Amino acid sequence: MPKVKKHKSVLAAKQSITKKPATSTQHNNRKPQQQTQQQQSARPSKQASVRPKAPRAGHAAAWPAGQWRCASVIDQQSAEALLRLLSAAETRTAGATIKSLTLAPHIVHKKPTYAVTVETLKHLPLLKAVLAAAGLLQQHQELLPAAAYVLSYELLFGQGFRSKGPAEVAVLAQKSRLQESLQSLLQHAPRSGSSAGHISKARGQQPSSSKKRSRQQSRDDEQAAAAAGPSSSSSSSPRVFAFDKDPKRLKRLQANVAKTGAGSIVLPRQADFLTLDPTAAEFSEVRGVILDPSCSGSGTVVSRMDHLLPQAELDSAEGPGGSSAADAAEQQRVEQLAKFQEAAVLHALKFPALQRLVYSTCSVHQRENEDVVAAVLPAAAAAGFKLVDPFPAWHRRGLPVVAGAELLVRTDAYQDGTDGFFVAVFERQ
Ligand SMILES: C[S@@+](CC[C@H](N)C(=O)[O-])C[C@H]1O[C@@H](n2cnc3c(N)ncnc32)[C@H](O)[C@@H]1O
Repeated sequence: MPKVKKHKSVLAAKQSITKKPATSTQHNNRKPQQQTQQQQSARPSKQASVRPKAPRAGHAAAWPAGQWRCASVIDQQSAEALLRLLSAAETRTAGATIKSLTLAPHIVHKKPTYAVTVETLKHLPLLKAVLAAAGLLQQHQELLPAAAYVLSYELLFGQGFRSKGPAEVAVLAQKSRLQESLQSLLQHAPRSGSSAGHISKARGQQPSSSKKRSRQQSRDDEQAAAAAGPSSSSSSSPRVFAFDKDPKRLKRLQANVAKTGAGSIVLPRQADFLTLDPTAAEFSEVRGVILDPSCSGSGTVVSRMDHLLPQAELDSAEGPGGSSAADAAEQQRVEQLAKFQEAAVLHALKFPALQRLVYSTCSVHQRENEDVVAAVLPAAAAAGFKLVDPFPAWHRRGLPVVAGAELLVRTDAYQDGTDGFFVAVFERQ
């Protein structure tokens, strides 16, 4: 049975507020969990049958009338932030960012509100599935999904409820069903696959394994599952060469290979892929290459939120000069990564028996995705390769900036319930 532990980063953030009182003059002397919003809570309207529409992003946070508010200020303000974010994602409206919503002046406890909002978002696919299985939203028209997500996050992974209003009471009444659905989803979630992929992703983000992470740690974790490298098969014994130039990553790779029992097939090796000789005899039968090279990680949900970690407040305090310098540095980093990615694809095309090359990133930047494909297409075509569609049933395609964009696969972190990533497949014709 997967063990569900309380989430440490949120606990830490919540605990920190008792050491550092909030700056709001209004709430300075009260602990946040002692503040209830029941006085502001609209009581359930028994007649309500149509759920009010969420406010449009960019508008003042208006909690729809008649909808239950969360009893704790932190949960309520997190739910309001979530409402705006989900609404913005749904309508593709710009303007609402996690940063602007959770660090806004009216937010009483910015750090814990940020933490609860981010953690709820990270667990969203799982929370949606759990709530659907328990039928909670169908039972209570007064319970807005944004509030249900935050409260079920708090109940299942967070600190639970110290104050209770009608929303908490409704969620608590279904506690056992929610816990059972969670355990069942975690036990039955496939390790890979498309439609349920977000559930297995969410399992990777379970509190038991989560910790407060730096930007780099987050990327490291993101990169820990397998390795880039050519795969090979001969008629008698299929083999996968798995290369990583980083010794630490190689160790993780070896551990993962051992864990999955693939030791007889996968051959981890520390090597710089760019300096391998594709014409070496040992690679003469390499027919497939999966390239998952270093990338900006801009598609990962964690990295999309990292800029909101507390130090971001200091960064933004540096003013516009500070942030544009950071932007320029990031742009330069992406450019360097893209150059490396192009070189890696071009190098992979040199394996003499190669039939299929998969190029993937967990980036949402055009420069690392479609632009890399555009840069390598002439060489790929000259070697007899064409783009092919790896996932015809998938709806989101490459940006229309390169020939064959309709054969490229993209995912959107908010719209698709996954991290943002990109896949291109070349096949020799
Ligand atoms: C995005 S990660 C992918 C790792 C693995 N596929 C995964 O899913 O966890 C990129 C990996 O490429 C490795 N890498 C970067 N440049 C390399 C090179 N020139 N040769 C071999 N590996 C390299 C990095 O060390 C990193 O572990």
